[in-house]
Amino acid sequence: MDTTSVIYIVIGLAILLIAVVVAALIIRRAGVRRRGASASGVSRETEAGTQGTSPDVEHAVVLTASQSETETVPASSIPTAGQDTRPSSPLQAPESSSSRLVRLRARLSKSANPLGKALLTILSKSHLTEGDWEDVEDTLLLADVGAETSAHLVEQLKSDVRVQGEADHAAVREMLRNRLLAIVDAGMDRTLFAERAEMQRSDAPKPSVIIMVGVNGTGKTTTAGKLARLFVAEGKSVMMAAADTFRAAAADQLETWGNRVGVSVIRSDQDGADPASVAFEAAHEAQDKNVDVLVVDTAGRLQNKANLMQELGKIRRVVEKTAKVDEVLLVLDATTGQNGMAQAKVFAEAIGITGIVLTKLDGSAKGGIVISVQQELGVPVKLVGLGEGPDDLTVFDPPAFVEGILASS
Ligand SMILES: Nc1nc2c(ncn2[C@@H]2O[C@H](COP(=O)(O)OP(=O)(O)OP(=O)(O)O)[C@@H](O)[C@H]2O)c(=O)[nH]1
Repeated sequence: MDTTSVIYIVIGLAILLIAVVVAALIIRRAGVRRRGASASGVSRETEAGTQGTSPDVEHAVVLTASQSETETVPASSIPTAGQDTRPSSPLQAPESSSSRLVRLRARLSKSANPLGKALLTILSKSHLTEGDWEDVEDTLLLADVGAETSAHLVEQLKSDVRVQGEADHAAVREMLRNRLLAIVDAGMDRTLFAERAEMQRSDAPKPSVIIMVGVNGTGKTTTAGKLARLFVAEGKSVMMAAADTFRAAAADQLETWGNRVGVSVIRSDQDGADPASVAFEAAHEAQDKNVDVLVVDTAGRLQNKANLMQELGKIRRVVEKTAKVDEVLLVLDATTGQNGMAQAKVFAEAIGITGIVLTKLDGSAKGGIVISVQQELGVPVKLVGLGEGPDDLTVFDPPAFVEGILASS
């Protein structure tokens, strides 16, 4: 063997050795990543297990404990508050509350306007006949003000007109404004619990829990995401729970909302996992991390499905093992009109509701549902959704709403 051959053999062996070392390193790193994911799942089992003191939360353990090493829920499926779930794209800065109010007021005036316009056209006539009053009532009914409230409002307006006699357009407008304001406002407290002064103190119990409920497709997940942005814009720390385990896409949807503003989402990747377990886990995590607000998204359910309505009660009970549920917000689609009333009554009985979110008011001329839902349930409309944009949610402001109804009429 000559010298050149020996050199080639040595170089070949060296290359082989380097390749073996590199391959070994790659395999080792991959092994650590997998173990990391498994360990995370196991540690969460233990955590849930130690807390699972009630039969209600047994499933919190089942959520991961029934899985073998290879089946363990990947860490990414139940991110923790400390875990960075954000994408590489920069975080969005949500619109400030004041600027969103100005922008959305203009939109509200467009959505509710037909009601005011129609009412003022009739009421501005010089002699109102019984037929005119019937038209007023029909206009109110068509705008979903509700039968009882419409009849009551007509009686009040009749008496105003009798007292005032002949009145000009401005006087009629003022009369209508006062009556509508009295009906819409009803002196209700519309502040979200998390916004109250007592919750701003450093010793306030945390988290303030908000549960979103409602029938399918009303906008619960979207509103949960928008609400998280509202709180983030106010400088609050927020966490969300995807207790809609029925529809995997809902958890993804919520995670996308969370990622945009840097809010962690607690979820399970197992379809059909117990939603109460996810909510329990999230409450526990939020308390551990001293998070200000936890928003729990739930699956849409028809109000006539008794078992699904009972599930809501369970979610609430399980969360309350850890943190007080301050708000249960019923999300109603404004375009479904009086059907929304039937839903509201059943949800109120099943879980108790503290406020209404009226979504899709941008696509509806039926702002009257605001009036009827409050009158019949005694629960305030706290928020309104005025579009699909991320910041198209605002606190409900009665004077602005009434001005919107009467704008440019
Ligand atoms: N125009 C308009 N669309 C809205 C508003 N809020 C929600 N949406 C839309 O309504 C649709 C349903 O919203 P989701 O948030 O998925 O509804 P959900 O109640 O979570 O649905 P389920 O989980 O299936 O019950 C989506 O296309 C939203 O963009 C709103 O205020 N205005």
